[in-house]
Amino acid sequence: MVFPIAHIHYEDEIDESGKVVVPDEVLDAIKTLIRWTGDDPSREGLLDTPRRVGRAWREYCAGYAEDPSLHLSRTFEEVGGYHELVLLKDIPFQSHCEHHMAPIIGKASIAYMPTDRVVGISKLARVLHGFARRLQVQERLTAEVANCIWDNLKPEGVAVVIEAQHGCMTGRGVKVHGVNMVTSKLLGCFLDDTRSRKEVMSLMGY
Ligand SMILES: Nc1nc2c(ncn2[C@@H]2O[C@H](COP(=O)(O)OP(=O)(O)OP(=O)(O)O)[C@@H](O)[C@H]2O)c(=O)[nH]1
Ligand SMILES: [Zn+2]
Repeated sequence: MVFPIAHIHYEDEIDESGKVVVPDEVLDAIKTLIRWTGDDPSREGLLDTPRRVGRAWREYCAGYAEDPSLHLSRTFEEVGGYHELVLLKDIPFQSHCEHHMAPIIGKASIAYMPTDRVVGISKLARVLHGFARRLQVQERLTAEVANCIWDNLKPEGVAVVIEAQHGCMTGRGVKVHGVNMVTSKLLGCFLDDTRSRKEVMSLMGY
């Protein structure tokens, strides 16, 4: 399978059970990491772990194999004269931070003010997941989702607010629990017009 994507090109081999074949160099790297943590990669319980971890990371980072803007290519013009904002609220997502490769778990609210066409609402969540399934910082994730909608739907406004907890702050390092990082990216009318901004923020619950 060849994935044409923005950043890299890679090819996965698929085994007879339909699973991705994890290359030897990846298996070796994960074995080395297990050894470095203090365990023995040759003990029975860990024998298949490098393969599972390799496949898991293929899934966590599946966003590199897609161009999220393609989800926005199909639009509908029949909206019965609806020209108000559309909001998809509290979409759960998982990502991984690019500094520690630790999980980022949170929710995103994505709104846009359509001009003459709307997109299937599930596509906003697909765009979010396409960018989230990469190594990220929350600020860039927020901006990438907003810019993608802005560039492809050419709406009057876009607002993206992301609230997430970072595993690298809870499970290690400073070890503070229950802290949410909140980021927002506002474009067009949500940036320029106070009334629109207040409306979207209030509908999002902020
Ligand atoms: N701005 C921002 N910072 C992040 C994000 N994810 C993780 N970080 C932070 O990235 C920083 C990396 O700091 P470094 O000093 O290079 O790494 P470190 O020694 O592991 O830092 P500590 O986490 O403080 O132990 C940490 O402060 C993390 O909390 C993110 O999405 N956005
Ligand atoms: Zn981190």
